[in-house]
Amino acid sequence: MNSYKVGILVVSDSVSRGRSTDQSVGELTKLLKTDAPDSVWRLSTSQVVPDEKEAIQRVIANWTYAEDPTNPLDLILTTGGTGLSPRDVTPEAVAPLLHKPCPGFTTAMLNASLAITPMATLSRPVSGIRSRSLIITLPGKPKAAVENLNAVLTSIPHALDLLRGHDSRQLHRQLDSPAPFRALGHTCRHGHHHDRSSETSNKDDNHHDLPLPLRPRESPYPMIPVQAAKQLISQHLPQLSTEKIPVNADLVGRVIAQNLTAPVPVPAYRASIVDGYAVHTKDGPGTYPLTTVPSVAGSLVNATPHLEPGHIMRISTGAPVPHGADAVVMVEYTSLVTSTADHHEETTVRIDYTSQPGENIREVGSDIPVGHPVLSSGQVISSLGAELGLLGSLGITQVSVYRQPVVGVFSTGCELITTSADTTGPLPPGKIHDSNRPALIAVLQNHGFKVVDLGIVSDERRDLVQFFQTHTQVSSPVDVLVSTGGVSMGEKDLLKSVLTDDLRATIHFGRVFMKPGKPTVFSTLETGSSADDDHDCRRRVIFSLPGNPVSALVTCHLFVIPALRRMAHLPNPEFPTVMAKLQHSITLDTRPEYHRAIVLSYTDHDQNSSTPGLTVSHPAPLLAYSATADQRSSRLLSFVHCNGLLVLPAKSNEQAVLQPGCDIQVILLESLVDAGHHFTTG
Ligand SMILES: Nc1nc2c(c(=O)[nH]1)N[C@H]1C(S)=C(S)[C@@H](COP(=O)(O)OP(=O)(O)OC[C@H]3O[C@@H](n4cnc5c(N)ncnc54)[C@H](O)[C@@H]3O)O[C@H]1N2
Ligand code: MOO
Ligand SMILES: [Mg+2]
Repeated sequence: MNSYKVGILVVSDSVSRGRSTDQSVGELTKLLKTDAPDSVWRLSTSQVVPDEKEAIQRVIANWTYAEDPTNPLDLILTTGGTGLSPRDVTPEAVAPLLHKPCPGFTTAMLNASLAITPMATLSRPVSGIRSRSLIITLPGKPKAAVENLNAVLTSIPHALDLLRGHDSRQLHRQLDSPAPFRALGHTCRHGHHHDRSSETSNKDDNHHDLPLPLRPRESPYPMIPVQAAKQLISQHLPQLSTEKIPVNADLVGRVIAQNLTAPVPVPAYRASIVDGYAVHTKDGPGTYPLTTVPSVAGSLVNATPHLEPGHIMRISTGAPVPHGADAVVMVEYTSLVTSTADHHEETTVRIDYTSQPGENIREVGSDIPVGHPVLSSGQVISSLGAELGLLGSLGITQVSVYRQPVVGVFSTGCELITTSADTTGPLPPGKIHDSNRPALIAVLQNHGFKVVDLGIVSDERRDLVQFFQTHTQVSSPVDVLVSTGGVSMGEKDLLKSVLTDDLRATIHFGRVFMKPGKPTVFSTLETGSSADDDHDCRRRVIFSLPGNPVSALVTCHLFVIPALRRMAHLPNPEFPTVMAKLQHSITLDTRPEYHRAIVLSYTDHDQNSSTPGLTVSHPAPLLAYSATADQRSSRLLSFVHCNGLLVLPAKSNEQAVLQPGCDIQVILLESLVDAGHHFTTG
């Protein structure tokens, strides 16, 4: 039997503050018989939020970007906040989240309510689909909520079946990307979809056709949590191919894409570990004549010599041990007995040491036997040299590695000028130096990525479209485009509209619930056609970061660098997080904040320590200092000398200020040692 997962969101100031108890969840689950074994309805989750738009949107965004997108909630019911009082904002919160409004449910509920009471005219329900969930807003009063749900209950299973099952491929194709953000295109061989059939439905969203006074005054993009944004990025990154490259210094930092086994043994011959004399252990200590030819590493031209019993052979470290010999005695444990008349050669030597068979001999393959695994797919070639040395010792001259993403960085904005030696002197009025592009290029290059400087593009639609078309052609080498500016609500903030309306890219998110970085946009664009071979069918990744310089840098670290590391198959794509003790109070923002900070280890802070960063012998807490009080997104001074971002929660009724001494999570962007030198506490 089909079953449907239900989530109920209670929107109520009084229930959320504990001034009253919710009854609607109980009444609705009674109607749905969610506990009955023969019922199709299962209550998966329920939550209470105050009558606040962002709180409502946060829960719904979370529920519809569930961890497992293949197993979403089928039905989301909200109760409350649909009336006319100033605090009633549920329809305003839910409507922008809907990818497909379903006014039929709304009409059916209103008709049923109006048949009971004319007061139903005061209710403002909305209904529709977001991703794979049907969302219906019910009134707050339990009785009215039950009446409304009853009015539409019989048609919901059919709607859900259509949504999830019948012709589900087509449905999912349409719903993967919300209507206003949907891409148009084709299906590549490797399954990327971008459906041209939905072309007409995108027309409504061509806001740039609207005269300016009629442009939307609210962003249609929900503010999704940072973790949901990261999940969407990971979900939509393309797989990069592999390539064979020579074994040399350029291999450092690359990720091996094959399992390598030793093609030859190391050592390839029995080699001496010491400088001394090859012996037969059975001969024991005593005085022995030397064979005339010593074994010196690298000097053997022909076959390995043979050592007769009762003889010894001088041998150097790394030289082949003669056949017959089964140990090497170090020169220190021997003494000269006789030499040639000219004193140039030893003729007899006394062995003062009892050797064990095998002593001081590296047998063939004793370091690395043939066929032994040496490097496996996913391992990184480090700068320590060990992996390069290993490959060299095995005579391996080229290896298969994952291709690294090529990143194109550009700035957008008519106010920007490129700073160079020729642009010294006062700036023309209204112009500013483009600081984002050089800063981002430096950051990305220092993380080991190949970066192409794509310059500045104006805020004009025509220029933006032409620029994107050039750099997303199948033949363009750029895998990832990173821009700054033009993503907020200004009349010249055209990036999102250019991406969807002109390029037919798919915007996976258009705002994030964070500070700084709220207007960050992540989209992908498919190029090539299904008729082309796989190589020509490429998915381009586009990060459109906010223009404010600190927002651009913070979002580059939080979103772009982990994504590039993922594409390059590098391990640990995310920056590490640590816990630290906050050293002063911080007032929380209404958005979760990534607060620029300096994190020091105990010894960095210890004025008597001459060696900052040394680990102390007892576990000491890390100390976290806000970089500056003023952390405005335009103020780069707030990021200077920082090595971490404090992960601050949004302000809530319970907590508005973090107190000194509290434990706080920090994303470490730089090593602990690098920050301390420029920072004086107090
Ligand atoms: N009505 C609203 N206005 C704004 C909102 C909002 O939600 N509603 N969000 C604010 C937030 S938060 C941010 S962040 C910014 C993002 O702005 P944009 O991405 O649209 O960027 P621009 O408008 O092009 O520029 C913003 C700011 O940054 C300077 N800038 C831009 N590019 C560079 C560069 N390459 N180098 C140095 N400085 C740059 C630009 O001159 C502006 O001062 O929007 C808020 N507004
Ligand atoms: O989100 Mo914006 O990046 O705070 O200034
Ligand atoms: Mg703007």
